[in-house]
Amino acid sequence: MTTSSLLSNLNPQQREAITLPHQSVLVLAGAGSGKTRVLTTRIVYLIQSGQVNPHGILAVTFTNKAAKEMLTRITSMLPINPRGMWIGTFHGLCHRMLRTHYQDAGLPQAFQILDSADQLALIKRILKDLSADDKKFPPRQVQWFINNAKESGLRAAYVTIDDVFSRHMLEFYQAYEQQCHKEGAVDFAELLLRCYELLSRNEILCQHYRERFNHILVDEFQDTNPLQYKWLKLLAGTGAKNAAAVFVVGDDDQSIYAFRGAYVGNMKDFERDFGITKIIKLEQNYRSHGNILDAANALIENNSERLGKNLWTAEGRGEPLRVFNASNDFDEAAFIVEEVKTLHAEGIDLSKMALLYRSNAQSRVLEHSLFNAAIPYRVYGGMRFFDRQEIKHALAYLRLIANPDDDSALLRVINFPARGIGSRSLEQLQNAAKAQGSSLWAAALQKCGGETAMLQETQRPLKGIAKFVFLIVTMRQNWSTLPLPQMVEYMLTHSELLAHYAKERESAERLENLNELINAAISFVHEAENDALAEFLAHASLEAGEHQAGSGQDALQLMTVHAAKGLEFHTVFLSGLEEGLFPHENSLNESNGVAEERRLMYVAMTRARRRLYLSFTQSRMLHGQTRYNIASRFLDEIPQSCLKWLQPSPRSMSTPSYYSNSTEHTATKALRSSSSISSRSSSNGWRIGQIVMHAKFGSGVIINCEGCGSDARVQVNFDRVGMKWLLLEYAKLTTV
Ligand SMILES: Nc1ncnc2c1ncn2[C@@H]1O[C@H](COP(=O)(O)OP(=O)(O)OP(=O)(O)O)[C@@H](O)[C@H]1O
Ligand SMILES: [Mg+2]
Repeated sequence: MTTSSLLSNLNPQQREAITLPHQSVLVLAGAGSGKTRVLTTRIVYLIQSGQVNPHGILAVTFTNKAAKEMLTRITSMLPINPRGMWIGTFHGLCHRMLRTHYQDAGLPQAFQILDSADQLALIKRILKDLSADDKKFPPRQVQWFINNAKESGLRAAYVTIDDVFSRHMLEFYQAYEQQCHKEGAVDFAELLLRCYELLSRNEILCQHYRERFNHILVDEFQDTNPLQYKWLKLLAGTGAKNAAAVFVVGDDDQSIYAFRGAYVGNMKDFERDFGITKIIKLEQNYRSHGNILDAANALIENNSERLGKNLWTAEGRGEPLRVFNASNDFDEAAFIVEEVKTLHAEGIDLSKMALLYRSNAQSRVLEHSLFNAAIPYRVYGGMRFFDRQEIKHALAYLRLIANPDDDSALLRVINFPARGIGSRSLEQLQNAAKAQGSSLWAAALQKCGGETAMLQETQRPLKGIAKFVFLIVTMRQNWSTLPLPQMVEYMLTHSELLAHYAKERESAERLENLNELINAAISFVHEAENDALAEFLAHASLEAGEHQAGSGQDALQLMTVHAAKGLEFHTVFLSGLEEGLFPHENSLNESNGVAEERRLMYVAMTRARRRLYLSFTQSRMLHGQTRYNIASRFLDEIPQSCLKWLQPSPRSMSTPSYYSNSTEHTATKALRSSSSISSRSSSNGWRIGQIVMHAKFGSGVIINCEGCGSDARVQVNFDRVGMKWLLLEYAKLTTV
């Protein structure tokens, strides 16, 4: 691709940003103005014009998915090998650096990444070891304390305490640090902190990377936290002769991670610290039609303390935003299902439509309705593939193969599948490890007479811990000879995980997932550069739910608003626009809480290119309770001229009053999800919606009535056995 074709179709401000000489720059611009596109194009431009070779680029994206997309776009424009380029998330890039310099960073070669669930499990174990009361010191709070300290760059030794409570917290933090050190485990915050320390303490290494990364580019800069910012500053070498040119793009109106420590003030700091003389503003939005943009602009104007931007579109006004007032969450879901079906029939791919929600808990009802309507969908950021129980078990075996000193992994699978190791033997093992200050693995190995003895063990049948030790020793031995996919397969068989799940009832999905792990390994080996197993394990911890079985299928996209950042869709359904849900009730008591929710709303609305639906419900079942809602204040902040209020459909008007009962019958709930509800139909005195009891099938809800006299039939959705048609004459139903 020539430079002129690279720059054609871009507006003058975009072109200017892309072609600026070697200097640090801030591009401050609203949603959909082409920030990400400009950043990607600048990388191509710099390489193509010979100003830097691919090795000299470091680019930070917010998700792994974004990194992949960026790489794909770059390699489609330039014939280069993407492996030499450092494009990834802060975590991913720090991990790569630590892998390369593990010794300098004081880590074992096979260090493992703890994702946040692993971290929480480890904290729970530590609290138990220290006999701490987990009511007084909830593990999640301890986790927050530790991560917060790390994200502020503070090791336990430097944390200042001012009360008894934090003294305890600090004690847990210390114990946690020691345990991580012993196991060779690194949590997410540690990746950054450790990498920052590595560079700040090792002048030569730091110089090396400064020389190398001549251009650093950061997307979604508004959401970086102080430690990430310090890391960037250190790596760029502000003020140094060989300082990198740092190109950051961001939008203060889309800062949505303050709760996780992101600090939008970084933008001001950046101007000061990097001596920014030029701020480029992009004002043309290429994503959304006029009504969507006007609505989003009007909404965000309700926030004060904005840096201020204009955003316009050359596109027409397009359609108005459609607002749907549902009587309850099931009606909302039924409405969305109908609209998705219609749009799909009109030729819009499901994958071009997104269903967004503020809180993960909302997805259950939506999923239920989509499932019933047989609409393929994919949930992002929900239960990650790598977080499923069976996958966690399999990964624990792989982790032990890479590093048997990983106590967390060992505890997870030492007796899974069951091999007769009781809690007493486990306790003894833990005591032995404690006494000799070693890992559990070292203690187990010692108990069995060491590795060599184990390998010679071929005769007698082994039991309990010896059986486990033998398994891991042999798997470790075979690991060096097998490629990753075969090794995963070997592990699944020899650990007896496959056999175990094959025996379990209703485990088809688990077995499918385990097989999918082999597929994941196959597709992964193509990406791995060095140690495939280590990189695969890191990938499993770091990826954010992008690996899904059957991900090639066209499917509706479901995700939280947070997860939708940076993405765009033809149509967006934004559900649950209710006070307390969006804005979230937790935000109402915090200073600037509503402002952050409003930015989140702005992000959500600006994902839509052509069509945007906004829906809210009068009542909603959430966390086991029915809530009675009023519409979100954000709806009032959008000019009426942008909106089209859809009349609630007749079916949602017919909602019987017993729906508001919070101790709702489960079958009633199932009924609510069926869109064919009408309380008018009746047969021989029975009516739809009525809860009934059948001698054999138990309780259920009538969802259909037909015929009369001796022909009268009803369809009942039973709690236990599902749908059944019954002739009333014989069914002998009773009311509940
Ligand atoms: N000059 C242009 N001509 C045509 N389309 C463009 C132009 N610039 C950007 N676009 C398109 O506009 C859309 C939005 O661009 P992009 O995603 O880069 O915006 P962004 O500023 O990063 O948005 P966000 O703030 O949501 O991350 C993309 O589809 C992009 O390809
Ligand atoms: Mg972007």
